[in-house]
Amino acid sequence: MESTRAFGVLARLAARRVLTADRVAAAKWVSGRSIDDPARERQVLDAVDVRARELGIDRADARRIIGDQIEASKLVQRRLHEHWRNNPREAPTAGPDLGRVREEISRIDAELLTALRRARPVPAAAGAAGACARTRADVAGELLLGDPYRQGLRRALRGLCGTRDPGASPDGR
Ligand SMILES: O=C(O)C(=O)C[C@]1(C(=O)O)C=C[C@@H](O)C=C1
Repeated sequence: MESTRAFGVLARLAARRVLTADRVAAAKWVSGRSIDDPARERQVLDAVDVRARELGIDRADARRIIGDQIEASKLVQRRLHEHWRNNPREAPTAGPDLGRVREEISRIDAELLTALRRARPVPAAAGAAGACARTRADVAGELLLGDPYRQGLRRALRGLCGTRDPGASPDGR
């Protein structure tokens, strides 16, 4: 697969995962659960280990890439909670079932790792910052991503792009 196209597949999956963050944030807002859930993160990363072994891809790479997705989700969730704290009338009053959203996240993670195997060695190839930024902008445009999802996507693709974006703050803004 041509490398830019393969990177596009990865970027679209990352965007789909970022877009689940509003439902996760709503479920947590309504239930009062904290955004950080280390036990769930361990579960997600354990599943990554299993899947990486099955696919024959590097476990550390896989963990790093999915770790980026987790950080991106938290970035978006924090932004949404901050917005809802400042604008209580816009805050959700009913949240979706977190378990269902997690099932969707797990499916996307599995797809991401499969795409990662197909795309290799794309992360390095696409690491050319310009190509990465173009694909990211294309995907954000296609999916009509506004803030904070755009920042989330940027954070999600940090490792895949093989760069730290110049000018990005530590949390990916
Ligand atoms: O499942 C959750 O509770 C989420 O918030 C999602 C997620 C993830 O991206 O997988 C992100 C943050 C949590 O610490 C655990 C997992």
